[in-house]
Amino acid sequence: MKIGYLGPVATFTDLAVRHLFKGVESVPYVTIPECIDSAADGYVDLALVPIENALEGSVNITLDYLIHEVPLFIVGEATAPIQQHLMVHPENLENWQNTELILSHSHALAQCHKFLHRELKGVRSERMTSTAAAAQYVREHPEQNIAAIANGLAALEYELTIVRENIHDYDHNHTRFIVVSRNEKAPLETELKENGFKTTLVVTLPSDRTGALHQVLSAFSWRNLNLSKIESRPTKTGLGNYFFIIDIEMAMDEVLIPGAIAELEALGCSVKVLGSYPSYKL
Ligand SMILES: O=C(O)C(=O)C[C@]1(C(=O)O)C=C[C@@H](O)C=C1
Repeated sequence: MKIGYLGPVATFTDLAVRHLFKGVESVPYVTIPECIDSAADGYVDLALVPIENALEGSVNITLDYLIHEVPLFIVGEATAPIQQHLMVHPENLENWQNTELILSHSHALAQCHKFLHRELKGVRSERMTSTAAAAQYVREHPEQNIAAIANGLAALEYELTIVRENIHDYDHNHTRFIVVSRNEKAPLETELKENGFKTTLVVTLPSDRTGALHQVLSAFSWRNLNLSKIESRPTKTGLGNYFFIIDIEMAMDEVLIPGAIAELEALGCSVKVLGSYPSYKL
């Protein structure tokens, strides 16, 4: 089995692949869309991508790409703790406090916003395609006094020195990753024990109908279906037009979820099931 991930080696996404799947062939991609495309085109069987961070919220590119661009299903999710460290090239260790530029993934920079404001005020930051790509760049440019924000594995892999540990602004920094596949029922082949199940729906409301969202939510509530997330994203067809992405804390069954979907459709909503899948804690 081959699994695509946001590379290069030692991103948080790579760490999630290593914890979830032991001994699979993993293939790094430079961007999240490239990674998702590789699963859609069948170059890899599965792709693992970040979808939500506890401090920074949704990874919109993942949501949008899944909704608008590719016919893939979510076949699993995994939540991992995220620890961000500031690291520099060993040649710049003495002078790191005068660092001129901080590189990282946009979500990682946002997770360390308070630290950067407090300790490195005025220092420019620049987004890279991933935290590990930032670490790799710092390794390849010892002549520049720059730093990366990345994880401990990236420091080892790219032989950088950590100058500040755990610089994320809040302790409970977690990221949720999803595994996507062309096959709705693709097995995950993990040794981990699942920690519950979820079903994700994409719901489009009928336009201009009073109380439509209230009616949608009541279809879940009177059936006692617990929702763990509801998020809106633009349909990209005009201002004010949104999809709702709804996570139900339950696997697809034969009665309750199909009943809720039928009720939503009777209200004039269109509903797409993005997946029904096991959840893991890493
Ligand atoms: O850059 C990485 O290391 C990633 O795996 C991406 C990503 C993200 O997109 O949120 C994953 C986990 C962390 O929240 C920071 C960055």
